[in-house]
Amino acid sequence: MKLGCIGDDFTGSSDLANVLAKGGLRVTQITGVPDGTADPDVDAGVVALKSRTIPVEEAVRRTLEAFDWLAAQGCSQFFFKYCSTFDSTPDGNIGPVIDALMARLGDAPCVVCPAFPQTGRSVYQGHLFVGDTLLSESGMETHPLTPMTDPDIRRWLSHQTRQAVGHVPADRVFAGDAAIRESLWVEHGAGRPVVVVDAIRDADLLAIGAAARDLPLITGGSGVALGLPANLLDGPPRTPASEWAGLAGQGAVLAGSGSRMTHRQVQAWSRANPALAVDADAVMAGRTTPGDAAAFVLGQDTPALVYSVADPASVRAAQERHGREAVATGLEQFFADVARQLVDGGVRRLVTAGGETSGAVVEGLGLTALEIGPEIAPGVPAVRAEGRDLVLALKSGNFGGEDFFSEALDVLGGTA
Ligand SMILES: Nc1ncnc2c1ncn2[C@@H]1O[C@H](COP(=O)(O)OP(=O)(O)O)[C@@H](O)[C@H]1O
Ligand SMILES: O=C(O)[C@@H](O)C(=O)COP(=O)(O)O
Repeated sequence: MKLGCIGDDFTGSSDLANVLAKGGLRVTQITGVPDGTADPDVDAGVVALKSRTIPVEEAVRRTLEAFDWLAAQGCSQFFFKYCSTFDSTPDGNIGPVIDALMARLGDAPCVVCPAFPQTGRSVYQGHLFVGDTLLSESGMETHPLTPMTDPDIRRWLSHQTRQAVGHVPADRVFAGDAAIRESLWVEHGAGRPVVVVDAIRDADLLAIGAAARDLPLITGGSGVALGLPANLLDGPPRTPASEWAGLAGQGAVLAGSGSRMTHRQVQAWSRANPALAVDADAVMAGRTTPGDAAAFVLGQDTPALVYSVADPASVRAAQERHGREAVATGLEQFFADVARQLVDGGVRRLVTAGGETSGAVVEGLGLTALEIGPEIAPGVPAVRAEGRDLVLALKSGNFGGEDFFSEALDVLGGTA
């Protein structure tokens, strides 16, 4: 294994694995830190953690465990994958994890680049944009767990890291990989080793990838991984999608994301398909049980949706009543239990929306490794659970078009 990747959530990890696989690498996505050794033919291992919103010390500990395992598999370059909307709080977990990884990897600049132009995320003058709006006006400012209220990534990251934050501005990025490499080392030499790099187009990301060829640590969204396969390939690229056959069988969608796009996907789906809205208070009080939701889905002739998405005001109200963490964990546990009952009841195609929600479902189902299939939408591949009769799409809250749920079920079924 050459490239060792650590993802801070499960949708993000499959997003990264998708980019690397499309670039021709042989990739495996692993849930948590495994015990055994990796298949020697794999070029890149993506260890998916659910570490985005857990306490800082715990996130650092789990990340270093993943790092040690990847290093033991022979990796010489490492990638830390976080959200393209830089989901974090003023305490972490991005900065502390970067500090801990840099301490293991020696003295070199570390790239910080959440840009993912194919999904509208760009970094300009150190500020993160979603489409034509600043991050802090994109809807992310009301995220249930990581409200992003400052679009200046340099300033936000400065709250989190012990190190000084540098910047490579767009004009240097446009000048190409040699200029980027030089600027990264200038920032490092000036005592600012954690370097936010501007990027607005895929061409910029390819140049950053080339500039980072010899760096031990690159961090960002999946976009900045676009340029990495070219550095690593020493044979013909692999074509993963051609091996995809899909699975027939009942389909279901579980949506625990509060993101704007998921909200639109839920509305689009509900116009013509069965859907059950679950209320956070009812779940917390045990008035709505996982068994109720599973019975609803299994009782339909066509795929059905269960969702907890509510407007920001009712999410806030539920958090005030129960506590932010308690309601998040309660709903995540609920979706994990529903997923288990659905799979036991014969569901073979499962779409999950939301990073934390998807993590809870994958962990709840005890899936240990995921094989990456074709891309359904930018950032979302179809995946197959190794050793199980189950295919999934783990969708980031904000990814996909309005009809994503139906499109995903078609790809999972091999009928798209
Ligand atoms: N109605 C609700 N009230 C409060 N919290 C909610 C509600 N619905 C979902 N949540 C929680 O909000 C979080 C959404 O995060 P996540 O699943 O990562 O979605 P996204 O990908 O949009 O960030 C989860 O922890 C989920 O349990
Ligand atoms: O980079 C991204 O935006 C995604 O890969 C990602 O990390 C998704 O996180 P959620 O929005 O929490 O699903």
